[in-house]
Amino acid sequence: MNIQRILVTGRLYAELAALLPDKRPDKAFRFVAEDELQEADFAWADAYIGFQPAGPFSLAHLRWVHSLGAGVDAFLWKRKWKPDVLLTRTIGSFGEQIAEYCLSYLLRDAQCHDVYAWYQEQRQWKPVAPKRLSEQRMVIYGTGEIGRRIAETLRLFGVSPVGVSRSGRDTPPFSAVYRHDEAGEALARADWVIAALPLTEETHHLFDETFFSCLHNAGFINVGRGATVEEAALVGALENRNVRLAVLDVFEEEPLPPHSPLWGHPHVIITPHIAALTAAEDAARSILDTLDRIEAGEPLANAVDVSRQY
Ligand SMILES: O=CC(=O)O
Repeated sequence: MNIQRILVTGRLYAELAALLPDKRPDKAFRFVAEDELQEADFAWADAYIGFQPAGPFSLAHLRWVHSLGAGVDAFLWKRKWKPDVLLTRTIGSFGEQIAEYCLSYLLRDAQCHDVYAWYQEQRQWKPVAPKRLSEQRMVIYGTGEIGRRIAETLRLFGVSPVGVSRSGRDTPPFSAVYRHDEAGEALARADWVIAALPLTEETHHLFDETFFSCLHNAGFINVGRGATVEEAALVGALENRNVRLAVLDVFEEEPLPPHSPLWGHPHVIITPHIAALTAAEDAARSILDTLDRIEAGEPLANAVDVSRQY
């Protein structure tokens, strides 16, 4: 495939302007802020790099589109995609970042940080035994690169994580992998469920009332996509203690609207979609590697299967 004119936008466009042209002086680049993009930029380009499509501009005439994020729902969810436009995504340190994010909240809970912060304020000396991670049962939804990295990290702490995937195929380092419809028993025993799923037709509102009713006082972490969760069902599950604590980095509507009941809930921790951020250096490496492989006709580990939507 012949790529000559590459249009780059999104929050990293200025940093990428300092990283890409020197490495590929044979290509023409345009770096444009998203709100300054014009029809003429799209007419000029044969490739587009950004976090999402921009405004009303069509991507259907391009040869290659590269997502600066790991998730590609911004390009595919409820949108038509022309199958002959190659869609790739950034491969970077997302798994490592998300694993650290999850670990930080798992340890905060196990080591009773919030309890001790409260006792300290009260000047109270009250021992409460920390829990051991190795004694907790953890279920991870999503056995791709990110889910596996979370599982590998938890294994270092003696956890035997169970995975849930579309196929239910055994995948190291999970001690077992189930399909969603087979996961009931694992969910009933789970101390934590970690959701690391892309948004697709199949995962939209997968975490609904039926799902939450399988849990018994479990923690729930969502680092995938907000629309995999039916938020009203989660609020109900927090009320009746199917879920004792929810750690949420992603939401159906972002930014989370001020009137959302999640903001003020005493058993919800909210972060603003920061569990994994694309760094400019990671993005540049992934773009250059993908471009080299496209030109050499080599297999692409980061090509999106548009029919599966991830
Ligand atoms: O959510 C973040 C990403 O898709 O990279």
